Amino acid sequence: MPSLSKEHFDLYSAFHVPETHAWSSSHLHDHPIAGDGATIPVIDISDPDAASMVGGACRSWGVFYATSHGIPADLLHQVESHARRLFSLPLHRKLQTAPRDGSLSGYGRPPISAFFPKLMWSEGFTLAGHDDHLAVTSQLSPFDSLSFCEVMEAYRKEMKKLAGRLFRLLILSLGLEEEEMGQVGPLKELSQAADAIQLNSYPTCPEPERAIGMAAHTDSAFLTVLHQTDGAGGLQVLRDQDESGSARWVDVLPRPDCLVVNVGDLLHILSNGRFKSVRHRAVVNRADHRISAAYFIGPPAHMKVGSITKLVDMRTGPMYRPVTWPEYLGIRTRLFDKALDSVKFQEKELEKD
Ligand SMILES: O=C(O)CCC(=O)C(=O)O
Ligand SMILES: [Fe+2]
Repeated sequence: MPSLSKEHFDLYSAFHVPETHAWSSSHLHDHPIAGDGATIPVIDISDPDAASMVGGACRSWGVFYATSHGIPADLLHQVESHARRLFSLPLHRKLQTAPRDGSLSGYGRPPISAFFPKLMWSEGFTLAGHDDHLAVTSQLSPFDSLSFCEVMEAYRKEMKKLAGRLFRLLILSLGLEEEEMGQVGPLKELSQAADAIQLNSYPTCPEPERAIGMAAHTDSAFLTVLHQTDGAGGLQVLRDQDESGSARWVDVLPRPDCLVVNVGDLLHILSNGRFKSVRHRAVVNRADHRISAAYFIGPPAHMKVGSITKLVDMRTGPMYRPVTWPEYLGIRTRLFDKALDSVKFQEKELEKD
């Protein structure tokens, strides 16, 4: 069994934030938090104009709230309560499911932890693609792993359907015909797309101004669809400088019947930079134990993702070099938030006529 060092400090019984989890104020307050002015688009994805609204939101914000998403409310509640049940187990039992032998699935810190000197005020449980989730969770026995896995699998299936609807809207918003979707390699066979569920638990924090639930990052996949529990919220996205002001963190508070959809790095590449991979983070609070369930969808492992030909200016060529998802994750392991820039071709001079 992994040892319970101070590295595995139990967040649920903390009366203070230890040095291992205390972040510098310059890191936490790198940008101000936006006032009421900024509003993340809320889009009814069954609206006849949904494609242009979704496209507009992904260009301008890289994130939006989706309503009429079709995921049954009861399933969302079940995901939430199964996640709470899992995270409420004693730490030493959860650690028994830490990923090993090349599997990505199991309990642990947020995958981005390796890039930061301080630890985050959260814990996660990953259910990656086709790993054997039952084998992983049955190590938690007598935890009811069968019903946990059944609920998560039902969630994955519903989310994949939703991702298909979202891709269709995105493709149409780019001015491509529906029949042309077939030419957009990675989206052709959505059934073969790789996906993962990431359950995140953010326990209440005695000194939230010194801690961070999840540090700023972009997601690597095409799209992330996030369900968050009601309450104080915690997700924030970075809004770049615009006509309303300088760069700022904008709260993405829970809204009834809404899921949060955000663009990841590979969709940024696929759209030749039209859709914006958005930086985001999660802050913590004193009152609410927040749970979120992120669904990531990306291309099958062998598939190179490059910019859609129709979106490329033939004079300058594509903005990014094609990469597979595993290649890109390898680059992120070395370069983290410089990864997207590192696969960008240098700006080419436009040929003078
Ligand atoms: O919990 C959240 O609001 C954010 C989670 C997140 O960014 C992630 O899992 O990549
Ligand atoms: Fe994320």
